[in-house]
Amino acid sequence: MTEQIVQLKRITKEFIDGGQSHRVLDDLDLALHRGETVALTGASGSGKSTLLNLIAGFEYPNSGELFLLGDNTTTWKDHRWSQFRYQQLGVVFQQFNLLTPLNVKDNIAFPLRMNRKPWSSWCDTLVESMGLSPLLNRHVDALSGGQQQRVAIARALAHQPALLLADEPTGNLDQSASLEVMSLLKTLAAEHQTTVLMVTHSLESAGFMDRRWHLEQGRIHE
Ligand SMILES: Nc1ncnc2c1ncn2[C@@H]1O[C@H](COP(=O)(O)OP(=O)(O)OP(=O)(O)O)[C@@H](O)[C@H]1O
Repeated sequence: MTEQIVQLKRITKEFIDGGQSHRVLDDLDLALHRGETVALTGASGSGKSTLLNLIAGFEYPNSGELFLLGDNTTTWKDHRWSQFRYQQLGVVFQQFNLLTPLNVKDNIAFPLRMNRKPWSSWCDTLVESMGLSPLLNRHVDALSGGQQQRVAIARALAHQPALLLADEPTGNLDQSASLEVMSLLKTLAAEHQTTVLMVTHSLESAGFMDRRWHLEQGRIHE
């Protein structure tokens, strides 16, 4: 059995809305192993982003336990979460969240700086395969949506994280660009045995992942 990168044990997440409690994740059990790639689908509001946010430590569960790389996060304090995010996690957000005062190269190098790692030949490979070589010195706010998305993916993978969480990473791309990005993402993740959990509404994008999870009424159906 390969190493478990993410494990949720009986996780429940509720939000209070208008004075009423609203259960988004209901006694959820799941596991993601090293190198596994999973597409997460589900209706709008089913809790896909909430699940990603919990795994990234941006939200906390009401009950249950979350293990990351075998470690129970229940006892983690802020600095341990930061350490996990800088060292082991790559995130691609729906809105890219690029650092707009910086150019493409500095955006991609950002997670390296946080880890005090130098620019590596892996970064050259990422830049090359994402077609970003001619854009390295450009400011990210001058790029098209598709170009920004490719920068966001390269940045998320630059420090070779164990886990990549991606929320609709091809949502802003046209079909051919999105298939190209998915294919690259799959190849790059496979090269480093990166575990990928990717939210998508596209069946074509989901087809690039090893497994498909559907979130409905707080539970995962495979
Ligand atoms: N901070 C919050 N406070 C209150 N309710 C919230 C909060 N975050 C999410 N919710 C609610 O939890 C439910 C799940 O939201 P979530 O964003 O996880 O869904 P989603 O599946 O990612 O949706 P979409 O596909 O539209 O992005 C929704 O009903 C949402 O209103």
